[in-house]
Amino acid sequence: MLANFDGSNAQIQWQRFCDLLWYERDLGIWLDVSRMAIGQADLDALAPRFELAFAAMAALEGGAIANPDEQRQVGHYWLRTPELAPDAATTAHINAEVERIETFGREVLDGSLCAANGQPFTDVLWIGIGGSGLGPLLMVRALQEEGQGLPFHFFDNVDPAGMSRTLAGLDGRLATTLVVVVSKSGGTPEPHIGMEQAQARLEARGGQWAAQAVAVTMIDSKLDQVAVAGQWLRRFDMFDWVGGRTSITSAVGLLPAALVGADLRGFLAGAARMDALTRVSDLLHNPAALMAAAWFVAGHGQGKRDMVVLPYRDRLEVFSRYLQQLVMESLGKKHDRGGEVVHQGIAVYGNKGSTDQHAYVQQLRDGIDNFFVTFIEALEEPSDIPPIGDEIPGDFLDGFLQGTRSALMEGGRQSLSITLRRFDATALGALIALFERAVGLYAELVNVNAYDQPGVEAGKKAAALILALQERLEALLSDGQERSLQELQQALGTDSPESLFWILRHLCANPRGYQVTGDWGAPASMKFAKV
Ligand SMILES: O=P(O)(O)OC[C@H]1O[C@](O)(CO)[C@@H](O)[C@@H]1O
Repeated sequence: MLANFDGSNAQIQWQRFCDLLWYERDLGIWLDVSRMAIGQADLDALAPRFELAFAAMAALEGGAIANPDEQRQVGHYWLRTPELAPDAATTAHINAEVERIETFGREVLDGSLCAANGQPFTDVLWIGIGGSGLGPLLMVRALQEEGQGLPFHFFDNVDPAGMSRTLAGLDGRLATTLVVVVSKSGGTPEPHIGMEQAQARLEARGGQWAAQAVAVTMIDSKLDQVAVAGQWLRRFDMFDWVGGRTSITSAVGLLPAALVGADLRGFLAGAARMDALTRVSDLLHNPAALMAAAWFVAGHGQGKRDMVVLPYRDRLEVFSRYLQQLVMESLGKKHDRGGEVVHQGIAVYGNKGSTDQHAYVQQLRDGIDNFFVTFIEALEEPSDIPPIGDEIPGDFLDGFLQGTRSALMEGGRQSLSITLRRFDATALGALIALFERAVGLYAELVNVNAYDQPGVEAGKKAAALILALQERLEALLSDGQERSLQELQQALGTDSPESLFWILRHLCANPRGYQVTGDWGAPASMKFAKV
């Protein structure tokens, strides 16, 4: 019988620690959910839901249409255990892609595959957004060793100032930069616009686009067609049944791993091992189920507590951003699968544990109690950071983690902890697989589709309407006549002048040939004309 969470009773908490501790020797991972408010009654109450959740995950892995809104299978688990794929052709295809990625990475790094000017590749410009950008960023930040592999640069949105800075940094090396354009759908505007900018600048600097460009996308997508027609250097498949936020064990994460010389096979093996461990249909012996149950109880099954991710390892600084997409895009849903309005989700934030202690941990300890912390630590330390006197940095880091963990409990705050014996590619694969499965199980508990993203589609459609409105506005003003916002609104038939004001404020801040009179603080006083 599990005792209830009681932050004021050290003995009870120690007993809970022992009762709930999950440990796996081969991976060297511990999970401790004893400081989450989960009790025996919760475990009993959740047991039937978990039976259904385990069955649903088994069906998903077996090839069911687990994303009914898009009529898609959900197969990211097959990527690390290809023999699980529903048919032999898919298994062979996954295996072949991994080998192609490995070979390509090796050839680029050893110089047997060069840029068109005969020089070895010097840099990678990675163009992708959402899962097509965050996963690669995590891989590179987490796994690249100093001086190993190629330096990576990212276009992960269409900020012209960001693109300008990145291209300026690459300037003299653009002819030896490998450009990887990543979009599962192949139709997302951001990577498309980034690609156009990269191609134009690269060609202006003497590069040869086709010999330097790589596409990662679904076969026959718009991007794939461009890559085929343009005879790009390589194309890698981003399978139909892999979602953006769970694509890190596809080419999306494996290609960066190969290009920074990381242990791609170890990464896949870590994920595969964790998949096996989280397939166990026994709540107390399944770490993903323990996490999902703890999240559920903490947030009353309604996401009422945020997940604060505190990794005590700089290499995991991007992990909370990665989890933001994985958790929030998967769980943040208006409707459940029965069509009821539920407004589900769990908010995620965090940076680096020890650093955040001197930023917002103050509020966690003493302020509003609307969160639970996820501590992540790695025990092994590099050998080139010696003790100075009697001060060993790793001991301080451990002390700071334990100190924050204790201080939170004293304040009645909840936390869970993941301890890695060592941080490496295998551990990263395992960590990602752990969260993927926990999110999948949690989605089953709260009955939402974790694999669609209708809210994002709504934003995309609204953005397209604004761009179309800008086109009509510019066409109207092209006659040189001066007009107020009200006149523009009437002519264009919009329900308010607000969007027009935003568009014009942007246009007038740049040399686009617009003339403005009046006061920007009093929109009704303003008149606009194209000169
Ligand atoms: O890889 P794509 O198709 O360009 O999509 C990028 C991202 O956009 C989304 O579809 C919606 O934000 C994400 O799920 C995805 O990771």
